[in-house]
Amino acid sequence: MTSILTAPTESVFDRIADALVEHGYILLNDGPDAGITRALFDRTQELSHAFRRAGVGREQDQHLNSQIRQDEIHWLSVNDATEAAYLEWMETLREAINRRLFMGLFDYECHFAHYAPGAFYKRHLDAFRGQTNRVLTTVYYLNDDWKQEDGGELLIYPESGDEPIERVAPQAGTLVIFLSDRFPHEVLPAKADRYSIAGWFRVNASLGNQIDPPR
Ligand SMILES: O=C(O)CCC(=O)C(=O)O
Ligand SMILES: [Fe+2]
Repeated sequence: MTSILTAPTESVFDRIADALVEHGYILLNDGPDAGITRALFDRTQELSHAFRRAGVGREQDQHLNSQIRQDEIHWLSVNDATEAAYLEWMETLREAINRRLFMGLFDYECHFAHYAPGAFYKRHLDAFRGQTNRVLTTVYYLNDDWKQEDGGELLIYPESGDEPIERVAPQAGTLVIFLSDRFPHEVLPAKADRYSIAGWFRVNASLGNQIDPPR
């Protein structure tokens, strides 16, 4: 069945796939529509008491963690209609990328993140080559009136080198997608409360009866 929505949506997926092949990343602002972005922001306000300080990998040392990242997070689930709508968009993207690039993306997980004023996430990689099943990172921003003086940019670095290749303002509707093991990145401290959804498409790395990703 063709609908008036099919063409533009498919062309977004084409653009994403082409950019991943050519550059390994893409920034866009015509992903999930504005209505869902607003509803997702409202959801962060409803959930504010459910956010918890994020950890770094398997690191349990809270002091060490807070020198690296200071955001607090809440995982999305299909139990809420707004969160389900975002997960549904990502599921469509997962299938579209697998069809175009045969990446074997197996599932997707994502969390809301709140960076209070002053909070940061130091330069890091989301995955290390061959050591993780996170292969493709997405970051989606939810603040609809972000100002330049609020700071809080995402800096994306090349595989080697200290000069950022992108400085992304966390403005509502901006979606960033990049190969998780290729691009070091960091979140600069902001002056305002900064809300985003960070997510990862994963491959199935199960071996024998050890289930990975864990359920
Ligand atoms: O919020 C952002 O801009 C990036 C967050 C991030 O790098 C992460 O959660 O791994
Ligand atoms: Fe990251």
